[in-house]
Amino acid sequence: MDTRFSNIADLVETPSEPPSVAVVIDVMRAYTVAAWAFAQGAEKIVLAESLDEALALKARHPDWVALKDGPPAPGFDAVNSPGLLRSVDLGGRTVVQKTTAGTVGALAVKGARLVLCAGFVVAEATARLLRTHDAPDVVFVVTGEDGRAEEDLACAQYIAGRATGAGTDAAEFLRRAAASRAAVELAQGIRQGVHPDDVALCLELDRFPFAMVAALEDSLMVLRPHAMP
Ligand SMILES: O=C(O)[C@H](CS(=O)(=O)O)OP(=O)(O)O
Ligand SMILES: [Mg+2]
Repeated sequence: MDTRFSNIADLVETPSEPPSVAVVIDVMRAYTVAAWAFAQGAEKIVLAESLDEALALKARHPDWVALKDGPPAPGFDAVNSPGLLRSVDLGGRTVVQKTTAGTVGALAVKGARLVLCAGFVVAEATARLLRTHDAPDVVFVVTGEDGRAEEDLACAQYIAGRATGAGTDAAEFLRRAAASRAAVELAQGIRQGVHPDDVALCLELDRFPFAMVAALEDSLMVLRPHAMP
């Protein structure tokens, strides 16, 4: 398996032929939040193109749960925080998620044959799905900070190592993520819509036994859990 690391800014500014397999990484916090949403019972997550689209979908489907990053906002039911979401019962619900980085990354590769969304909480399940898929080449998309986020690159490199069978030890990758700008800003309360446990929750290796697969359904990009027992 050939692995490449791509940054979201390049993908958005210079659209090219979609990769066959893309793994979109957002450790802090979109795909940690998505994994918690599934753990709390959500059936699926619609990745919205814009805040307006998220609100329009919510208006059309009042029972859907609209979630955005940043502070709480009118029309939205939740924020992009694993610490806050873990006490919400989402049994059977559809979540509509719009964030600055993570959701944008998945939408940028929606033409790929297989799109996985990941963070450390689903690292091993994601690596295992890549191994079973036997993809010849995989592009990892680093989403945070215009594709320069250290926590996302560390997670991408870790999953790539696991997927290619290298005996990768997680400790150094988690240490890099823990020292990242996002981790520091979340811990210092510089970013908004934050629970004090968010950084720790984003660094929980293999918290969940499922990968997360995004695919187009009726022109919407929909994320679903994919059990990897
Ligand atoms: O909610 C997040 O962690 C970020 C937005 S910010 O950097 O905190 O303002 O969005 P994400 O797309 O999950 O990286
Ligand atoms: Mg991020």
